Amino acid sequence: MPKESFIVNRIRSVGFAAKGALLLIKTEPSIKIQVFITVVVTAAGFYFNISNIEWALQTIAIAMVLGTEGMNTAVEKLADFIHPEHDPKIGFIKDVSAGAVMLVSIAASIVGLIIYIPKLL
Ligand SMILES: Nc1ncnc2c1ncn2[C@@H]1O[C@H](COP(=O)(O)OP(=O)(O)OP(=O)(O)O)[C@@H](O)[C@H]1O
Repeated sequence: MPKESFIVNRIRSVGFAAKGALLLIKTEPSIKIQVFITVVVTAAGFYFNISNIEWALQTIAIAMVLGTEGMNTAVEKLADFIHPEHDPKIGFIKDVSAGAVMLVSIAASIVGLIIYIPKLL
């Protein structure tokens, strides 16, 4: 495969991914809340002048929440598309997917508490 077409394909894929991220933020209420929290904690990071390590941990925590929420949304949409009828197996799949978001969100909240509680006391 010529080098140019590889690069063009990669750029096109990045475009599709950016479109997907935008669609996610525009259409999903739960990710809108998570994006709002992202803005708040980013502002808090500047306000409290957190360290490089704290920025890194906060960034990973945010990415984990937004990333798993995106995957959860994709799983829900796929499940609704391939099996619109009520089915316990679909319920299980959706619950496990939502559970993954919850686990990551708990971990991210703990990271936030570890960073900011000492700064607030
Ligand atoms: N087709 C189905 N069959 C069985 N149970 C379902 C089905 N669709 C939804 N459920 C149950 O309802 C719950 C909510 O499903 P839904 O697709 O509305 O997700 P949601 O968490 O409300 O979505 P969002 O994250 O967008 O708010 C699922 O976790 C599952 O327990």
